[in-house]
Amino acid sequence: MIEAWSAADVRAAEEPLLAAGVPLMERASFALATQVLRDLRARRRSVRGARVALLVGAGNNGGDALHAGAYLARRGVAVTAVLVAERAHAAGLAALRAAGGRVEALHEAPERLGGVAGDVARSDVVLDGLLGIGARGALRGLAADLVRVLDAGPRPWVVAVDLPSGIGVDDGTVPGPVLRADRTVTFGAAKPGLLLPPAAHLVGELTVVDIGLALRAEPAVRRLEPADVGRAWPVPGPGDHKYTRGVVGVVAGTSTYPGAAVLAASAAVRAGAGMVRYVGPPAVGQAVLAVRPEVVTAPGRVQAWALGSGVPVGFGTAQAGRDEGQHRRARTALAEAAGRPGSPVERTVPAVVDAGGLDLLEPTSPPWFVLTPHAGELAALLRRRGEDVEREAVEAEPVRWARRARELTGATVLLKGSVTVVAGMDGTYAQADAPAWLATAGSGDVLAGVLGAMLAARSADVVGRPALSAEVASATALMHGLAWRRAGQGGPVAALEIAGAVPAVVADLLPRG
Ligand SMILES: NC(=O)C1=CN([C@@H]2O[C@H](COP(=O)(O)OP(=O)(O)OC[C@H]3O[C@@H](n4cnc5c(N)ncnc54)[C@H](OP(=O)(O)O)[C@@H]3O)[C@@H](O)[C@H]2O)[C@@H](O)CC1
Ligand SMILES: [K+]
Repeated sequence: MIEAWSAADVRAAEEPLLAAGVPLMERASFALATQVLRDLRARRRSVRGARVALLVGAGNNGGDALHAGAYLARRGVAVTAVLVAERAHAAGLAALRAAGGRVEALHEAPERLGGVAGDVARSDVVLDGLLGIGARGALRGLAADLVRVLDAGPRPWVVAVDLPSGIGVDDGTVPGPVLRADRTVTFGAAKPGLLLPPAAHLVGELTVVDIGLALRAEPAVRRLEPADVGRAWPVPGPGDHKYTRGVVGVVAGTSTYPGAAVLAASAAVRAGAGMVRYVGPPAVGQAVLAVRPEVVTAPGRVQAWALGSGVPVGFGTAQAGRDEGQHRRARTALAEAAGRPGSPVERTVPAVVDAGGLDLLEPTSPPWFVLTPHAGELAALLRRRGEDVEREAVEAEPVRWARRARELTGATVLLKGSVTVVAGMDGTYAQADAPAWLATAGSGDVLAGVLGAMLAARSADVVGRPALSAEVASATALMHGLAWRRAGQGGPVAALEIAGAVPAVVADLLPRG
């Protein structure tokens, strides 16, 4: 798992060490230089004579870049520091000069911007040390101009120092120009903005360097890695049977959209549900059975619901494909799963609420409901609860709006995207496992089915400890991305094939022995 702490938490952890004279910047810059040497070796035969440009802002982030540059210069690298602010880290600057590095004071001759940017672009590696955790708002002034010019030209290999300069450190926003990095070397701990969209797309490969910080606060954002999913995946024991492994009730599809039912039910079967019950129009049930004869269409108890995929609701106008019967079934399932008065207590179970199901929610839901909107659906759900927000605003600040939807609905919110954000009761997860290829029709139905199976297997745990919903949802997002990778080998994949790849991915991930 990668855990990220806010800028304030990182500073609080640094303080006592700095007061005790622990050389944090030396540790950080040495690790940075070592990584740059590795990158140089991988990209050209010899380190000697390689060209490295440092983009240096006014603060300690620039200090890290300058100290790393001094180290590289002593290894025979031709290092040029480009200063964009009146101030620059004095000790770092002295160290670079002493090591034979060159200094280009761009702030003293801003008219040279074009020429300097051209030189920077021809470097083997560029270190972005313009801004770190001291960033406030969008990159300003000459730093912003330089990044704009570099962005428009040919791209050198960019290593971001601590973080790509100008991203929202704690919220992952991109308020202005940011130089996209091929690698980010971050110090002490990851920062939330490195994991959260849209900034996460500018980070490249993330390397977290341990500089000895003891972070005591809860992480602000977490990202699960494949090994975490392997440990969390429900594995049946000798005493298990189909009911203890979890029955998933699928309320999906209509006669206009039968495919969603086939996909969600197939995914639940392939993810290892003890049993899958399909609840819906008989003709759609037949379509499901034709693909997955394991599915049962008789009514009965379930340990989790996956509902809403391919069940259009819509407001105001007569929506094509409306099916009042499916609405009623989904509403009944939602009421029972939430434990509404009058429902049998044993029917209080987790639920995945997808697509049209989002329109059928009561004003508040329990945290063991996982809503799975994409940005447009989340905006619509928020608007129905009084927020003035469009899809574009959700895309610009996904974590803010996912958290807001969690507050307003009470449910766990999984906001789908190429980085999926999960806002849960005890924290936020960000999974970057879904390539753009995954944004195909039906891919979300598969996610709902897999998540239904996961929640059914851990039904009592999730209702008893609802904070678990977010972790289970994140593990499912990761699994979904891995299944795509497996099925598509890097190319396009049909949604049903993603479901088909789940068993092999699970087998790979389970701990051996
Ligand atoms: N503490 C340590 O020992 C360690 C720290 N470490 C390193 O230090 C980094 C944090 O350093 P930092 O606190 O000096 O802040 P940093 O991000 O470099 O810049 C602040 C400067 O930028 C300016 N500025 C602000 N916003 C701006 C904008 N939008 N556009 C343009 N300028 C803007 C701001 O100016 P002001 O707004 O105050 O006028 C101020 O001058 C951290 O990320 C890590 O790399 C590691 O070495 C580990 C040990
Ligand atoms: K930086």
